[in-house]
Amino acid sequence: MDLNNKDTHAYALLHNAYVVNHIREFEEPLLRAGVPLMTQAAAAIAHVACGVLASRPENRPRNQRIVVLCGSGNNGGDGLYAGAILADKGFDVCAIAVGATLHDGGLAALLQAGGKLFHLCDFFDTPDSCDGSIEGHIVKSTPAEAVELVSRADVVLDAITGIGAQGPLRGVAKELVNAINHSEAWQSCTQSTDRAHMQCDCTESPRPSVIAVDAPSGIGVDDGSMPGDMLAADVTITFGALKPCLILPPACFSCGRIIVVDFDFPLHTASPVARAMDADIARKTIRLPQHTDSKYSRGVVGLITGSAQYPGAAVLSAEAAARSNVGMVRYLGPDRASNMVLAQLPEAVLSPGRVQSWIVGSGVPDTDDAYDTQREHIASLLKRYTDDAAGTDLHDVDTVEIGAAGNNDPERNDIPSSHHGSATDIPLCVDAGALSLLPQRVSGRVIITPHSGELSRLLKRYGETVTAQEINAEPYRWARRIQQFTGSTVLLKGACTIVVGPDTNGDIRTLTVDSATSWLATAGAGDVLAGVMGALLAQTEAMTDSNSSTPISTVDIAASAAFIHGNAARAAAGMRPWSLTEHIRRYDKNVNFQVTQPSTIGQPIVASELIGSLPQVVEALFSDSVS
Ligand SMILES: NC(=O)C1=CN([C@@H]2O[C@H](COP(=O)(O)OP(=O)(O)OC[C@H]3O[C@@H](n4cnc5c(N)ncnc54)[C@H](O)[C@@H]3O)[C@@H](O)[C@H]2O)[C@@H](O)CC1
Ligand SMILES: [K+]
Repeated sequence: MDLNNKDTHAYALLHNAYVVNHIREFEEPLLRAGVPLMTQAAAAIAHVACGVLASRPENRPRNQRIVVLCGSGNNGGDGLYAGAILADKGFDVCAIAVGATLHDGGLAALLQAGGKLFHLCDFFDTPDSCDGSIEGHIVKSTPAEAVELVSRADVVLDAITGIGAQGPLRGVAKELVNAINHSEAWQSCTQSTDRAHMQCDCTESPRPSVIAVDAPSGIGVDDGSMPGDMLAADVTITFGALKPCLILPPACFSCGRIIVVDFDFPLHTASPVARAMDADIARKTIRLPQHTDSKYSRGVVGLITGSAQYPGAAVLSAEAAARSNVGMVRYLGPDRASNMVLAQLPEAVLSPGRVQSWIVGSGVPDTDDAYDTQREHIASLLKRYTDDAAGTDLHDVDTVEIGAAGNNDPERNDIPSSHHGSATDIPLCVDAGALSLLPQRVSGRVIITPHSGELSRLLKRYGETVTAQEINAEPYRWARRIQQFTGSTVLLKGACTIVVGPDTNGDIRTLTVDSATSWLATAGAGDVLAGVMGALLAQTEAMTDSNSSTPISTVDIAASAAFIHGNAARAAAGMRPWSLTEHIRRYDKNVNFQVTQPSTIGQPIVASELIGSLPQVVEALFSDSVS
């Protein structure tokens, strides 16, 4: 689909996240030209705040309390002007200043509209413009009083820091946010972030609703880290463009629903640092069967998964691949695992032959402590994927090193001719136990799928000592680092999965996939993901063979597998499909930040149940019923 400029901008607005330096470059010419961005921002915040207030169960129009937490910069200015608009509408508005100064114009507007200011700083500097008419409207307060004010509010605007944040919150801001998080009102609903992440309606929370202005204060705006205290938001209203923290884990879990105010920034002039995955990308990786098809032309997946120790992984990966729209699955493994695969999936072919994708390692031990034939086969295959092995003939790999029985499939030559090339032409996914066999440098056609524990072990081989917890705190940083070390396409698993690798031009592209549900944290889920990955790799290869469609990057294919996997889990758990447009919206006068159809919270699942949902997710992608 060719997008015109307007569509490209609208797409970028909801998907692409830009670092602070780019945001500053975007806004600078507009500010120079006198465009009143702060006024526009404030009007949007006030409008969204009214919507949030109206959606709260104890709806008491015109009596509702709004507290604005204000820092000294322009983020605080946005909050103060929004507070002024709300006070003008008759709401009970007060601001709490965490610094020694405030945005002059914003404070004057708030006080003029009848709002009050409480400040926590002994040497608060009252602006000259506010002297005189404001007797009793500027009050020195204590942190305990401020927490009390916040707890009794209906809506809190978090306008402490935005894109000017430097490191973790400090001083009074840190103290106040910490005290709010430990207050009774917040402690009584500690699960609300998890519920919101499940796209379950959480507006019934007894604590005040939190609207973050531009970004929740205290998070790493450019890298999605959470270096210290911060206030989790129910809604984040952001200006001009998405900031990386809004889509990168772990910060993205504390942003709530996201509303983007369009300032007509020239987004096409800069490269986003990360993009939010959606169904449109996944849809491109699914190949519609054609009347000329044979089982070979629809894609053949080769699996070296499962082991004597973990035979179940063979079944899960093989069945997931077979259910994700391919013509055939070849399974290579020890007798017990092979028998189990055949019992569950009589369609599986156990003889070696040509394939269009390889999945290796799921359910394979990760050390050579005990001899394991799977590790030996995988090591032979992976040798062909080192940078200096390009040009190795695939035929050798199939028949000599992998297949015990030789290549005796009479129909194997039906595989399209492009796959009679070198071994490295065939995309390969290295999962679980095979990660310890990964060559030092590979091509971007090799996907690696570690979770944080596996990544910690892999990084050690490249001289980086970092724990799984440290990786979970900064997953984007470490996913990029291992991508740079290995040259591969990296899929770092998590509640929000990060995929980093070269695009079809060789430029590094990052996608974040947020479709998973926390119910997915269950044994065997990774084996199912590997199977889906194999199926997508094989069918996109088949697509490239059968028509001249634009090549799809390995990054997009890997992210699509995670997207489909997440939605299959949601379906299995009884939840409705994940939808980007529900999570991230463009601001307009009619913006509705509420869930249109509240989802159920879902139910526990086991990994094998995902497999049954895969065909329906594929069907939904074909029929455009997910977005
Ligand atoms: N991007 C845009 O086009 C627009 C930006 N606007 C607003 O302006 C904001 C940026 O304003 P600024 O550049 O003034 O920066 P901020 O207001 O985001 O942050 C600067 C203030 O925060 C304090 N601060 C920084 N790090 C801190 C920490 N770790 N702990 C405690 N205090 C800390 C600084 O001392 C300073 O007072 C945006 O986030 C947005 O809200 C809007 O007015 C509209 C237009
Ligand atoms: K903020």
